Amino acid sequence: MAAQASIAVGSQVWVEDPDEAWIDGEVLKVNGDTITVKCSNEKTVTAKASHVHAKDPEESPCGVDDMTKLAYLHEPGVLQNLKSRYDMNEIYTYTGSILIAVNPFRRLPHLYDIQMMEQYKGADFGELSPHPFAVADVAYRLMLNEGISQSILVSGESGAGKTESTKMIMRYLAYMGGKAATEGRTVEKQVLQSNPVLEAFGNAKTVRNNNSSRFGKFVEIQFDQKGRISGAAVRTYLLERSRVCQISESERNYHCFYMICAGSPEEREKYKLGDPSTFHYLNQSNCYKIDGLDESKEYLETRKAMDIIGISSEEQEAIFRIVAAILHLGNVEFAEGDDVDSSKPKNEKSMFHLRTAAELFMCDEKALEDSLCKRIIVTRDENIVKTLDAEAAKGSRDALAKTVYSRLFDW
Ligand SMILES: Nc1ncnc2c1ncn2[C@@H]1O[C@H](COP(=O)(O)OP(=O)(O)OP(=O)(O)O)[C@@H](O)[C@H]1O
Repeated sequence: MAAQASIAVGSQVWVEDPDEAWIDGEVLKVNGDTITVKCSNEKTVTAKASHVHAKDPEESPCGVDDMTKLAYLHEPGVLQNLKSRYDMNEIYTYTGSILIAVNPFRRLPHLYDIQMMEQYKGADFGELSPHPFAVADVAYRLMLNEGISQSILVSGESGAGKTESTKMIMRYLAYMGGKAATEGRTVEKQVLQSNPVLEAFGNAKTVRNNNSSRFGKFVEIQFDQKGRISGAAVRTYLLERSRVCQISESERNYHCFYMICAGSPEEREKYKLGDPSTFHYLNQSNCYKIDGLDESKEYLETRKAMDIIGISSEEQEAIFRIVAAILHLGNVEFAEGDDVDSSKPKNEKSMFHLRTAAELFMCDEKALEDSLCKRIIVTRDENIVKTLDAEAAKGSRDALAKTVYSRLFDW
């Protein structure tokens, strides 16, 4: 890292600003530990010397493609460089071998097409503009040349673009490790099609991101000696279970719930589904639609992706039956039962949803009701059945929904 330059009267500096984060200016006065700066917005501020950073007077307005080339590698310098590049539609910047991506929040298809992949194929790192394909290419070549497994870590806050960047990296690796069209492209297709399936069940709209992954994942792609994809495994971690039963304002539950409500009329009939607003697990936030997203199309795409990754139609049927069952389960409400501290389904409507959930789970209706309204305490000598009040039964219902959904996701 370049050394911090000494700051004297007349120096160009960056100083903290409540609106802009950092603003540039010229030093008017240095008084021991305090520095007075005339900012470019005409304001004069006095700040502690430790909060004032030197600005490179010769910095290029276009920024640099690798931050290690910056004269001063401090926060305002890094942010200014990223901003200058972003203003020129350059969303990627290196810091040595690390790639920094700034979310463009708009589609940039020309950045990721086949011609682009061809350009990065075998190009020296740093020779071309910073790009996830370059990072993927280095990893691919190192794996081939050194015979050692390679890892690419993608991190960032929610909405930063991790999922999109990961998809680009996977696309490049699938392209490089793909077989000739005549040999069939099953494995690489399966690798890529795992994304829409995982997103349908593990992604949801949040305040920050319409397609937020609510789980962590480790994607492993295996290659043979010739660098061809031979297999893949996706491990998922820590799905946000609470979302199944509870959603905050402006957020949604997992996409698959809305997809199934937008299925064909026959399917909706089969699963006894209606509008998402009629389900407790979906209607807590008053947010049902995502701009530009056609749920029925997404549903068909997900089914297609499931076909490609080898989930049979019977298995798909079972998966969506469970998704629908969870929606019905959430609509079962409880009232005080006949005994003290006991409960029962509240009314005919709750009975209908309980019955439908049991049919879809393919279990006995009474057994399902008992599992919600009673608790079995196992002691050394006997099993004691304890009835639950309406509030506790509601808790059991939500716990069951969360457990079933997370087991389904892990499957
Ligand atoms: N390179 C990109 N090109 C175009 N749009 C992008 C790009 N990266 C991100 N986006 C947009 O930003 C949205 C959020 O990105 P993404 O889902 O990848 O974030 P994330 O870091 O994975 O967030 P989370 O942690 O919430 O899952 C995407 O749905 C997409 O609309």
